[in-house]
Amino acid sequence: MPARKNHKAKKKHHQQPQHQLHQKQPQEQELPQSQDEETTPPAYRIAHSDIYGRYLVANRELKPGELLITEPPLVIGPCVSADPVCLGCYKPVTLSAAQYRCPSCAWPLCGPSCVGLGQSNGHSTEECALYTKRRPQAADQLHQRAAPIDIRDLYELVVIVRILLLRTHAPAQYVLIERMESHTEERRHNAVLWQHYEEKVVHRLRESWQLSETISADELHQICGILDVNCFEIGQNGAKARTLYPSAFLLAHDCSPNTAHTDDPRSFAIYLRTSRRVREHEALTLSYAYTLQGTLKRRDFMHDGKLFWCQCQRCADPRELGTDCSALICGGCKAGTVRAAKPLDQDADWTCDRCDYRLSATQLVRLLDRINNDLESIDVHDIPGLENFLKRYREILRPNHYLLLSAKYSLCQIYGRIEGYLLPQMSLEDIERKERYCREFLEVIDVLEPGLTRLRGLIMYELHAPIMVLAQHAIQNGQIQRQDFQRKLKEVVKMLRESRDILLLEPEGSSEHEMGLAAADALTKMGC
Ligand SMILES: C[S@@+](CC[C@H](N)C(=O)[O-])C[C@H]1O[C@@H](n2cnc3c(N)ncnc32)[C@H](O)[C@@H]1O
Repeated sequence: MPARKNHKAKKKHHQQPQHQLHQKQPQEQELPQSQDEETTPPAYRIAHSDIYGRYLVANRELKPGELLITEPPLVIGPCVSADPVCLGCYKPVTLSAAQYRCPSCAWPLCGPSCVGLGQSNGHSTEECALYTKRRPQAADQLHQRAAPIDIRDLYELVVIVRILLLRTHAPAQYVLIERMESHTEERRHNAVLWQHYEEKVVHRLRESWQLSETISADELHQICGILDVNCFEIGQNGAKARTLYPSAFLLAHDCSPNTAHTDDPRSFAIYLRTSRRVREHEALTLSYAYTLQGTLKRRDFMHDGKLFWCQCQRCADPRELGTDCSALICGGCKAGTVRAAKPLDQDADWTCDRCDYRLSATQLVRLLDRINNDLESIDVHDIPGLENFLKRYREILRPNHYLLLSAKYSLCQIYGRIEGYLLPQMSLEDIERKERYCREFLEVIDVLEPGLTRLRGLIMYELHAPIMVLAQHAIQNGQIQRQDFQRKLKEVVKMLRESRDILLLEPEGSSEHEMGLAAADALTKMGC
């Protein structure tokens, strides 16, 4: 779910707020726990509620960073995207004539020695055999002149076909997938959604690919629903894939969750840990949406894909846990703040806290889409472009608005990293700006994704450098006393320690892990 290119990032339920789930619900019934209870007391149990369906609950108080789940995917494949990827390792490929392709089925691959060739989590022999038979309908359609929508449609089919192959080749895995929630009946009532899958998946596989003997239309719709509701988007070092995991799918959603996850770049196994302290009986949660988005967008995303209206504490609070990350500056009095009057009603007006000014939800969505498109049109390395964006919208959006934070996050990452803006080349004003953006971003992330979360680790690493450089400059020029300098150094050490501890939880070989090692190295050099 990344909102920005360099970021990392649905049943009509009437759901009760998240905090009420921390106590065992009267209608809650416990399901068998799969862990070996004799050796380790299980960290969690599977529970059931009318609102969440099955979900995981802490069996005891859990410390931040406890590893709860690590398991390989039941199925993995490319994300739904028009950007072609290698079927073995999910790294980007092109559709040019020079691109290496599978000698049998002709799907583009990164090369003849791709680690995923012949592997169940890559381009398996069964998959290759099926695509070889369907070459005219499949790989032959993937050429340089192919329209993005046609490329997207073909890549969307890959995971679905892989699930079909599991029925024959790994039936036990198929059964685990088949038991996942699909929300098929609710999806059937959504004419646009149903028609989309009817055309793009059901008709295509059953008629064009002549698989009608293999699978019924209803079964295909069920698989599409299971994928929409349960899949994770993962990937490291440029790879992008979607996966279904045997138990991680059970976690309920919360817009300020208490777990964080990462994945192994080789095996694609998930590592799911508590990100903060979790109380006994508290629901274990992860965020299905990108946390750095406003309530309106997140709720729509969850409703469209996962078929429920989120009613977590963050969604129910017009100030989003005090962050005000969806707030606008009043277009009437220019002084008040415009927020959702009733955040759990998608159609309710947005009102000013000082005057009568109001915006309808439709007007607001239009405005946000326009600003978002503007942001998306700026290259993530374009520092003047991003700075201009911040200037353009600072009289419309509150400083913590998620769209401004998104631009600030990009700037935090590139100030000090790209030619012309490397730390020694930067003006003091630019270094101060990097420090300010990092602090503003961290303040919001500390609330929305507190604890051991990747974004906190990354931003704290970014923040240590400007604090250090500015402190050194200030002491050299007699602007601060030795005591103030020591205080700044202590803050640098704190940032580096926390970022090291968080980022070293990321898998070896990932860029985040490398940053964790760099933080550790910096600490050693400082004698800490
Ligand atoms: C990935 S599945 C989670 C497992 C699912 N509860 C089950 O029993 O199979 C996602 C589904 O769980 C339910 N769910 C998860 N989090 C929820 C929440 N915060 N509020 C309401 N429903 C939720 C929704 O039905 C959603 O589509």
